[in-house]
Amino acid sequence: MLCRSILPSLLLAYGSNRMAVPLVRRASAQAGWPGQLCFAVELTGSDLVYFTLSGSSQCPAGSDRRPQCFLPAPGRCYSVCIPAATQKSSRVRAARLHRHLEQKLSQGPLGARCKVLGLLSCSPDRAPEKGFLIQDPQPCPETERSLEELFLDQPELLPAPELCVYEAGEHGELWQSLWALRGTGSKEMLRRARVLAVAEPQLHPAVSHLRSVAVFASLEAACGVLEECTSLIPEAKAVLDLVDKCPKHPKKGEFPVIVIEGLDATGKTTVTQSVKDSLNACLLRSPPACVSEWRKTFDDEPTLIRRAFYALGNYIVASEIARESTKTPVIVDRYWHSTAAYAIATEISGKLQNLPQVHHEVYQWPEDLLRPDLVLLLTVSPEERIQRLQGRGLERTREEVALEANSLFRQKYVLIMKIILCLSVSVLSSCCQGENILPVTGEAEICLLIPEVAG
Ligand SMILES: Nc1ncnc2c1ncn2[C@@H]1O[C@H](COP(=O)(O)OP(=O)(O)OP(=O)(O)O)[C@@H](O)[C@H]1O
Ligand SMILES: Nc1ccn([C@@H]2O[C@H](COP(=O)(O)O)[C@@H](O)[C@H]2O)c(=O)n1
Repeated sequence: MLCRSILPSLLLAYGSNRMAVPLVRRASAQAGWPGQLCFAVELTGSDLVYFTLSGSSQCPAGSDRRPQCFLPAPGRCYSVCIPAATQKSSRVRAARLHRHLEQKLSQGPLGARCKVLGLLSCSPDRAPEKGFLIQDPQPCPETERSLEELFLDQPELLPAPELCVYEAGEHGELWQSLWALRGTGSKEMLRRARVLAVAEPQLHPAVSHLRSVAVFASLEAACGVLEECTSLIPEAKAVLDLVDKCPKHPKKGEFPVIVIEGLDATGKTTVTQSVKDSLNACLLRSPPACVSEWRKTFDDEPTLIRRAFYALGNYIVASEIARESTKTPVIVDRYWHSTAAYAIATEISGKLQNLPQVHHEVYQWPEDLLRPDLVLLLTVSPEERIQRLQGRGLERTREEVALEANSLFRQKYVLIMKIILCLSVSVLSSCCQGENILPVTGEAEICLLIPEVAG
């Protein structure tokens, strides 16, 4: 059953209302205070908390709520943001620095003492900046010293890394001081501002830049990222060389091309193998075998680089599909749908409603990527999936571990997948009979069209 008709009802509608939120540290260089600053902090459990800064010691009516992400006394909090890449060529370095700091902050005594939450700082005129909110429940002078040393040790942040320190005022209000770190033991306070809780914006702050950091719209966009990595990651050059050898605009042959999608352990390998045997088809998978030896390397890289790697894997598979579909039917285990769904579900934290609107460009099939004829999305209950995973005991990617732990993530993955499928091709499901496709508005159903695979 085609399910294009469900599109208008997918997800909550979000307006075009974007936050006017200049970067905090640039505020210090501006005359006066910008209208509104905004940060999002991801709490454990994926809830987001938003706060803004005010230069005034007066509290605007109704905004005296202390943002939940800050510890009550005697706890202390700090934050740091990785400056947004000013040029395309610096985005890889910024992404890797974020990754490096994330690892460093979780290690040693600092990691044992503090809790580190993801922070996003937004501005309409640049990409959101990623950073960290560091909570020290039993304030220890060593924490601030360790943070200063860590940030001063990052050449990318020099000449003066900036650290925000949060402290309660006399009346329980919260203040943020912005410090420029000049060298060991030397720092300068750039400004002090009042921290105010703000309501959730209509649009999740990461949505507007998904296309440039996680879901690439073309071969050129994904190649661009790996080209910037070649001096840092030798495997990037090897992947680009393989892409170069592929025909530029591969066309599908006359045989059908069927993609099987689904979370891990939903039965893709079992189904693809069985369909391959019964149709006497050629079985391909994304990422293709020719890049699989570099998977571990790219899985350890930040989103920007990891997603570009998987995106290029799809273009390599597309050329294999084009070649094989002139000879036999082709079955493909995962394709662009997986690449996009994992990327969006990871980048958009919080609730299902935070996902981009259904007609957002991020769900659109890349114009230059060969399209399949049919996509089957396999789904099983979370309990069944976990049982199957335990039964296998195979090594899993970090993302797969997160998926298992986080049911919200899984729901997001499935919802995104269904949106993409509804927008691109006919969608069938192996086990969704009677299931509402839409957890939010729940209007349409998709039917059971492939039989269960015998155990
Ligand atoms: N229809 C089914 N009924 C019962 N068990 C199944 C069914 N399909 C697959 N399984 C079992 O579930 C486990 C996972 O299946 P499979 O390897 O095919 O999943 P997958 O989606 O390819 O996983 P991954 O993406 O992680 O490789 C296997 O042990 C398989 O035997
Ligand atoms: N087209 C693809 C395929 C895979 N991924 C990423 O790989 C992980 C799942 O791979 P399996 O080997 O378990 O099937 C998952 O973490 C995806 O991020 C991808 O992005 N695009």
